[in-house]
Amino acid sequence: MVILSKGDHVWLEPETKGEFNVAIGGRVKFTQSGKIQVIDDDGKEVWLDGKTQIKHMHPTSVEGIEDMIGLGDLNEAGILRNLFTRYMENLIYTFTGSILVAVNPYQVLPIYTSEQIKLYSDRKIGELPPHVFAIADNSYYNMKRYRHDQCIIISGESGAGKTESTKLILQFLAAVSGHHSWIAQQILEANPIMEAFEMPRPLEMTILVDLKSRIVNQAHDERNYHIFYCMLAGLSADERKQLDLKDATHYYYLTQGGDINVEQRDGGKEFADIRSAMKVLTFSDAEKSGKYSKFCLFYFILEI
Ligand SMILES: Nc1ncnc2c1ncn2[C@@H]1O[C@H](COP(=O)(O)OP(=O)(O)OP(=O)(O)O)[C@@H](O)[C@H]1O
Repeated sequence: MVILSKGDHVWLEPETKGEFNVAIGGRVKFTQSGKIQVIDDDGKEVWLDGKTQIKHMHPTSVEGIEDMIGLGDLNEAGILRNLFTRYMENLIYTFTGSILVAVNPYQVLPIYTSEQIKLYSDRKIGELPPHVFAIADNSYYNMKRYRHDQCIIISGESGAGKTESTKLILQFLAAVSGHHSWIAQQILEANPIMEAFEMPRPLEMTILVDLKSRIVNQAHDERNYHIFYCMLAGLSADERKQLDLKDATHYYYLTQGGDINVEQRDGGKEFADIRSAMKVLTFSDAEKSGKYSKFCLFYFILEI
C-alpha cells in the first residue's frame, strides 16, 4: 500500500502492458478518504480508481539529474522523464557516465560560444554540466595525454542531430587545437560522400576501411556502395573523362547484382554535393596532407 500526501511525486504505471507503454510521472493534487487525484506529466488530471498502480518517485527523478547513472529510478520511465524535464528547461545534454545523450532542441541555443569553448577546455568529464564540448574536450586531451587516436561514436535516428553534433565537435577541436578551419571544412564537405557510403561520418580524414563482402561480391539484387553508382551517374561525361572513369556498366564490381540505377535524393542535391566534395578531396590534396581518402579505395576497387 502506498500512503500519499498532497504534492507527492509518483509514478503511474500504464494500464496496459506494451512495448511503448511506460510509467508516467505525476504529482498528487488531492487526497482525501481514499480518493486521490494526480496531475500527470502531460498535464492530465487523473482520479485514481484503485486499478492504476502507483509508486513513490525517487527524489532524483523529481528534480532531474545531470548524470543518469545516479537515478534512483533507473529504468526506462526514469530515463525518459529525466530527459524530458531537462529538455523543458532547455537542458538538452545529459550524461550517462561518460556517454552523452543529446536531445535535438530544434532552436539555436546560446550554448556554443567561444566562452563556452574556453570553459570546457581541459576539464574532466563531469566537472561541468553535460555538453557536447565536454565530449570533444575529453577526446582531445586523451589523445594528447595517451598519444592514441580517439573515436567519438555519434548515433541516433535520422534528424536526431548527428551532423550538428559533429560540426560542434569540429568547432571545438578547431578552436582548441589552433588549427585553421580548413580541416573542419574539408571534413564537412566529405559528409555527402560518407553518407552515400552508408558509413559513419568521419571526424578525421583518416578513414577506417570497413570492407564489407559486397564490395567485391554482390548477390542478386545486391549493390555495392551507393557512392559508386552515385558518383558515376552524377559526373558529367567530361568530368568522368578527366578522372579516367567510365560509366557504371563497365565495372564488374558494380554490376554483379544486376542493378546499377541510382535515384537522386533531394532533387539532385546529392549529386551536386558529391561533385563539390570531390573537388575538395582530390588525390593531390589527400597526398599532400598525408591522408587517405575513400577515393583511393574507389579507384582501387574499380581498377583491379
Ligand atoms: N544542437 C542543436 N542545436 C540546434 N539545432 C539542432 C541541434 N541539433 C540538431 N539541430 C537541428 O536539427 C536538424 C537535424 O539535425 P542533423 O542534420 O544534425 O540530424 P542528423 O542526425 O545528422 O540526421 P540524418 O541522419 O538524417 O542526416 C538540423 O538541421 C538542425 O536544424
